[in-house]
Amino acid sequence: TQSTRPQRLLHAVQKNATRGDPRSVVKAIDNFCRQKEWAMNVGDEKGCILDSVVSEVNPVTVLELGTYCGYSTVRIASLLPPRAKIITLEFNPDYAKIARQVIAWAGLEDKIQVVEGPSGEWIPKMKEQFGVKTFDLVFLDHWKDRYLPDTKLLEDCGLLRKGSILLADNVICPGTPDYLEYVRNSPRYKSQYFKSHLEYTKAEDGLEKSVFLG
Ligand SMILES: O=C(NC/C=C/[C@H]1O[C@@H](Sc2ccncc2)[C@H](O)[C@@H]1O)c1cc([N+](=O)[O-])cc(O)c1O
Ligand SMILES: [Mg+2]
Repeated sequence: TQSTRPQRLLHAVQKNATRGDPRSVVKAIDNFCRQKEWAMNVGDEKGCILDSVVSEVNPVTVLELGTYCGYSTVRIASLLPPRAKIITLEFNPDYAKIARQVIAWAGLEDKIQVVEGPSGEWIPKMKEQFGVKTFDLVFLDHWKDRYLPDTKLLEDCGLLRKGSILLADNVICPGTPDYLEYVRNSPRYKSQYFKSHLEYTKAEDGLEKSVFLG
């Protein structure tokens, strides 16, 4: 039977990356997406912006919405301090299965928890299920029409604290207009746009970094 793109991406990692070396996993995926098949990873250009925000925030608790194949999960986790953890929510079980193998190849299983199911159901359970108090950093990269409702849900569930950072992918392409309008106009956020390009292309895209003011 025909393989899927995530399966081919995983094979490229297992073929070209060194086990236990997260940066080689990131490199192998970027090479696969540039040379063989485009895939919706945050990519190397926006990935550098992601790296700088993660390094600046130095988060202990991270939430990622939208794991896909685990590219940004590995990229973030490779920069976390020793006891820090990332919880990543993925709706599609096939993607979650691939992501777990990519994460294992990078040797980052101890820092990453892949949770399967819709963010709308899991966010209200974060405190009781995972003992999370608040998130220092949230990376939004899932369905674009879920960015705003999930942000409001995070607020309502008390999962954001003064200084929590939201970092959103694709605010230009495919675009998240309602989310952008909210974080740029709400008195509860201080927002900043990092202009870049859609992964592996010349089209404009960017990341929006928003600090929750409490
Ligand atoms: O559509 C995009 N991303 C949607 C991603 C969705 C990912 O998150 C879950 S959905 C979910 C739902 C609820 N809770 C957790 C995960 C899907 O199973 C997928 O793994 C996208 C598209 C383009 N593009 O160029 O078209 C570029 C990008 O960078 C993108 O991120
Ligand atoms: Mg994206």
